[in-house]
Amino acid sequence: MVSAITKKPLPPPRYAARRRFWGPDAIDDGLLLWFPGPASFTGEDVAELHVHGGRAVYRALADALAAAGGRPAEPGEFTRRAFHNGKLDLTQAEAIADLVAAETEGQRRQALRQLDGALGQLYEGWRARLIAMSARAEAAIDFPEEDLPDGLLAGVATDAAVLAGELRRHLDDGGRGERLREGFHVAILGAPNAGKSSLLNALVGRAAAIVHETAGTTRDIVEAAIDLNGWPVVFSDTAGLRVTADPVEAEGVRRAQERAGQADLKLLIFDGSTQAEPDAATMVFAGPRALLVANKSDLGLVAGSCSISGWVRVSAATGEGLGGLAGQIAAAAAAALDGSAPAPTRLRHRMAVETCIQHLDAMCRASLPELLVEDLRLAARALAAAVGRIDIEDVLDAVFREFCIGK
Ligand SMILES: Nc1nc2c(ncn2[C@@H]2O[C@H](COP(=O)(O)OP(=O)(O)OP(=O)(O)O)[C@@H](O)[C@H]2O)c(=O)[nH]1
Ligand SMILES: [K+]
Ligand SMILES: [Mg+2]
Repeated sequence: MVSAITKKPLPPPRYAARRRFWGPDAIDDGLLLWFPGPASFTGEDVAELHVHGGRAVYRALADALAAAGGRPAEPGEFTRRAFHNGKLDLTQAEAIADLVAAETEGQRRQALRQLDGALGQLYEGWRARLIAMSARAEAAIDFPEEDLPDGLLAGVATDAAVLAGELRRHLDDGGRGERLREGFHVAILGAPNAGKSSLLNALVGRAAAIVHETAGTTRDIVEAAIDLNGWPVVFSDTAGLRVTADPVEAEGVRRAQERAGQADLKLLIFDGSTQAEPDAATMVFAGPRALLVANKSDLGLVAGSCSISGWVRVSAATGEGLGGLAGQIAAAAAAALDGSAPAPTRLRHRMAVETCIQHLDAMCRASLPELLVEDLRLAARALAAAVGRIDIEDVLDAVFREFCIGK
């Protein structure tokens, strides 16, 4: 197909050669790279054409390739072929989508680790242990009752319980992997006119939310995402917390409270020029994952603010203290998101590991060796699905749908 549009033989593998590309007439002058399978990304023969990216060039080239028997690739088709040809497991294929979508250093590092196979190898290692346990349990079934080696089945049950503990620790990471993909969520909460929207705008460096001297300005939640020292942080500005007869504002307050419950970190803001601490409606959200922020320091803070430990003094208007506040938020994000052990990065991984744990728990309760072997088989199967070894067609469609064309 490629020779048909270059009218020349293929260049040596993996060397860039200058070529003229032909349709009914000359289309463009560019570079051709030839990657014969199986030593290519997809495992199949792949040619890469580097051309000038104009619309007319693309259309003429697509027509010429179609005339030679080609068709445009589906989104993620190259990665899907690489997966089918055993070049990648499913977690690595997902990592390619994550790498393309990565916006911060933390996301990039996590995606690259997963692409290197860290998560897939962890699951494969666990699966290998399950298969070894099944083999031991099967051996026990084959022994006649009286010759059963002492403790053989008990040993399998102990190993299964140890493995279930490792799986639980893998899941019990506060959703680190998913949050690194999706962002560390910080809710900005406080009384009307505390300066929440002003603070949001100052932190993200743009006028994301409307600021006004009228109390009760913000109703809908306004989200803005930034890269904070390499960590993806999503701020939510919310309606001022107060009791109100206005049904629209009341709905805003309800949404603010709901968002507070979902946040990884809460900024509890108050107007430090008139108050020594936040109102009671805001203080209900105080706790280990909340920071007290006294705003409007440019107007001078009222006496007594300092009595609250761990508070931050800022001015959204002048920028005073914002660097320190951003540093504390980044530190909280790093504490929640950083880690060296591979973490589940998708709900799909989490569900597979949960299924595996359920079968291991069932195994520990099983009385007959035959049932025990079946539970081990199902546990191993859940991990096989996680790396895409089995059961996969509809999962694959869901995974590759999120890719862009050309990947
Ligand atoms: N002097 C001074 N004024 C501020 C500061 N931050 C906010 N303001 C003013 O305070 C008023 C309210 O600010 P907003 O950011 O709208 O307050 P909010 O908390 O979002 O208010 P609601 O959305 O109504 O709950 C505006 O007039 C701001 O200009 C500050 O640091 N210093
Ligand atoms: K306001
Ligand atoms: Mg506001």
